[in-house]
Amino acid sequence: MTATQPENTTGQTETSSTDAEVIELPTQHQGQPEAESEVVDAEIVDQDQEQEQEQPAPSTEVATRPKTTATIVPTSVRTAATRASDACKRPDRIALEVLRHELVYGSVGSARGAGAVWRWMTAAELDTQLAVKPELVLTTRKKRRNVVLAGAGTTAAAGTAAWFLLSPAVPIIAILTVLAVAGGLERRRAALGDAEAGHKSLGPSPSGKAVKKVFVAAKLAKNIEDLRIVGPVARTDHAWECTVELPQGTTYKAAMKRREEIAAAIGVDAVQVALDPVKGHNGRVRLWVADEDPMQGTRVENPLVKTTGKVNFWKDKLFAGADVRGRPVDFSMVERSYLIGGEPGGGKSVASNNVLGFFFLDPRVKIYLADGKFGTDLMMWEPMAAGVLTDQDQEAMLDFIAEIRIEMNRRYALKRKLGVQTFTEADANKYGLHPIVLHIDEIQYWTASGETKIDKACMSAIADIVARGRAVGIITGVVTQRPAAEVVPTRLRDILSIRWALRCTTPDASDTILGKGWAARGYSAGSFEPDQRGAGYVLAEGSSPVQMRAAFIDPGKGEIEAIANRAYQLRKEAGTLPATDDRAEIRLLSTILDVMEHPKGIHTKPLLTKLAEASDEYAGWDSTRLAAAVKPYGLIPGQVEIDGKNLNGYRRDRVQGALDRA
Ligand SMILES: Nc1ncnc2c1ncn2[C@@H]1O[C@H](COP(=O)(O)OP(=O)(O)OP(=O)(O)O)[C@@H](O)[C@H]1O
Repeated sequence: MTATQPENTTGQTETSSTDAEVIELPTQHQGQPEAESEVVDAEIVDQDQEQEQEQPAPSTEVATRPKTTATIVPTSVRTAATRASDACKRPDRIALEVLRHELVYGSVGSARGAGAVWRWMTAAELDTQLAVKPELVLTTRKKRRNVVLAGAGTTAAAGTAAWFLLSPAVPIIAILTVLAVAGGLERRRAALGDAEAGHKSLGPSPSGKAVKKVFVAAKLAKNIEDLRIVGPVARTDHAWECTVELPQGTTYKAAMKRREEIAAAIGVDAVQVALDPVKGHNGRVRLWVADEDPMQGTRVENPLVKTTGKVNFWKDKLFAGADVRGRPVDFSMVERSYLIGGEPGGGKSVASNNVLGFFFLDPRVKIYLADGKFGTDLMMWEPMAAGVLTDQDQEAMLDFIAEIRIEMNRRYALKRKLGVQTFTEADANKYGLHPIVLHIDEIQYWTASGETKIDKACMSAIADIVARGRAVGIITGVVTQRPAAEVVPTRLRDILSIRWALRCTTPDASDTILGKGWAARGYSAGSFEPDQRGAGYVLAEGSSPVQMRAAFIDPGKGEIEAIANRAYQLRKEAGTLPATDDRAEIRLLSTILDVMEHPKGIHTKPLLTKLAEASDEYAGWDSTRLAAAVKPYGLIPGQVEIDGKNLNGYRRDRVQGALDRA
């Protein structure tokens, strides 16, 4: 035994035994410096207990290991050695234990192994496919049977040969070894028991009975006899599916509400489970269960990345992503409006880029952009936009919308004159009524700033454009990271026809986007996990939201830039780039900002040199010519102090202001 040797109160240490297990005893140090105590691999001992046993009074005597035998041996090794030495004293027990292991655990383990081989040989996992793919199942069974028979034959022949040619001990030892290994595995399985097995998943190819049990566990039926599996449980790509007839009077909607419970009973995540109605029978449900989480893994690619050429707004569908089964989720944008919402990082910018890429690639579509963050998210698209709201004054939104409203009213007048209900592509081409898109990111900047009066005014103006614009080719899209009633009130949400809810923090937030009641019916973007980026529900065409993953146009791979460049080229060829881009004054003011290296501004003399270098357009310009060119935009040169020199020049903020005004 080992010891800890605290110095006793008198400073003396006595050795009592060479082999006693020693516990650290309480000492009173009375101010003396503590002697260095050595712990040699001490076992954990319940100090209180030991003290109780050593009643009446704690002794200050401690046992120490003689220095000559102070070998450090790990506790585990010593425990094993002690057990082994104890066991050796009872060989009868060892024999009994070995016998029990071989006979009981070995036989059970071997039987379990044989069962597994049998199931493999008979291709049990393909049983449900027998009705649909009999040839595949029978061929697989035949192949596997041959493999098993060949293996068994070879083993038997080898065993017999060894028995006669070598010694009977060889096959006997082999059999005992197999039993020993099988027994070991079985013991382990028994020891772990349910703790490891847990509530097992149904696996990739469950039986009809197992599926029925799921519905009972999810409280959609009392007994499995109340349910019917219509057709086989079949495997499709990376999933299994089947049609379940619910107990009489139970509807598809009731099953949908219990999707989470169904997933739990199957032993998978809710996102892996899709329930679809069956046309013509409201009491049946098509159950689809993915092997893996379809909201993760390889991204969904937007075809716009690979295709060349332009989009036709009137004929093409906007590709938003893929549903859990990998089927495209796309919809026409004719006479539509959209709302994209979700918590930060949920994938709103990614979703918006799918939408904007689609619009910009039709060179006829005019797009107005407003970003409540006034950040860089929309920068790629801005040079092609018909209007970009840069003025951070909230009221500027009203002017921004007013411009579109004028056009809306003109279109309504034209519509009356022409006597048409809706404009077609032909009308649009003939009368110049090409689609107009107003895309407002972070709408809460204008609708929920807290300035009630202006918030209300912006909300009314936006709602008016959404409601009346639809019929005259004006599409409004709003995006928010704060899906709350004050940001997107019901009256606005209800008239936005496409609602795209990305991951939200709560079912209520999800309902703010999709509409009241959807979360309770099992459609909640609040159920997504943070690592399921781009996962969401889209309510567009059809009566129920579709769970899907947004396509990802990867900015890291330059894909957004490539699409934006293509759109720019298309617009250039079509002559639909915004006039601003080609206006001389815009070019000039932008070039001044480009060549301005100092954050404060630039002196006139170096500016003239740099302008001439930047473009032939400005070659030979002098200060008077430059001043005259920028004067109409309120830009007047003045004294600017740069690096200690106070000379005539242009201040950066003033040039920027002039550019905004221009
Ligand atoms: N559909 C998707 N597929 C794959 N990854 C995605 C998808 N959507 C988003 N992501 C990943 O999540 C990141 C955040 O997405 P995104 O910037 O669109 O979120 P956000 O909601 O706009 O956030 P914020 O409100 O902070 O701007 C992306 O950079 C991307 O890595």
